Amino acid sequence: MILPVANVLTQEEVAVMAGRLEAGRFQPGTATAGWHARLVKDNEQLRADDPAHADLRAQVEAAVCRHPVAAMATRPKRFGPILFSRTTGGGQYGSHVDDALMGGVRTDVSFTLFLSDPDSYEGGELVMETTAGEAGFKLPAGAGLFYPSTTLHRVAPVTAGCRLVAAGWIRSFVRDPGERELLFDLDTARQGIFRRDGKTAEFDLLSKCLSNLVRRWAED
Ligand SMILES: O=C(O)CCC(=O)C(=O)O
Ligand SMILES: [Fe+2]
Repeated sequence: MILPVANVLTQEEVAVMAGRLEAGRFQPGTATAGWHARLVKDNEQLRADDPAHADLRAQVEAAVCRHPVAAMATRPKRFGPILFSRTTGGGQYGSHVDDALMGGVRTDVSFTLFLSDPDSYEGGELVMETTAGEAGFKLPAGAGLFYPSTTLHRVAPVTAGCRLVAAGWIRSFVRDPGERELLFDLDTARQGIFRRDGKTAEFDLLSKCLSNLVRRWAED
């Protein structure tokens, strides 16, 4: 499931983050890419030892966990690295797959939180390369794209302006993307039934199925 989610960060949070990134110290993005991704990575990242980094990281993690749709789609157990990337002047990130382990954390879900107004830069789509074809995403500031870390993807060249994002990785309680999607669909349907009819016997049965599937599939 490749899932765009609106308003993971509030506009206020985006503005504060962008301000802190503007004052931050950046380094070439090649420092944090695996050996093959490094060949195609042309952007910059906030240095992990920048005073703002720990705070910004905590804010991103909290935002993903508190957002009902993002949390339901990803079921975070632990976060891997969170990178704050800046791409300008034709920079891009060519086709790659993310490392399976990052900072000792298995990567099940990759995500990008968009921090720049899409009208403020040209290009810079995050392109998913699937067997069904390609899909490019350039989401409003504050929105996130969540996708299985098993997916080939790239960032198109930024031909004008500046693209700021937070890119992160999640180890999920549910490793398999198909199982995560099934739980997401079931929970979405269950909540719809609750909103329409209240806590009916059907709602209780769907809740039982959901809980028991999580028990089957979750690694705690
Ligand atoms: O900048 C993005 O949207 C994605 C970055 C990415 O693919 C990565 O850091 O591995
Ligand atoms: Fe990536």
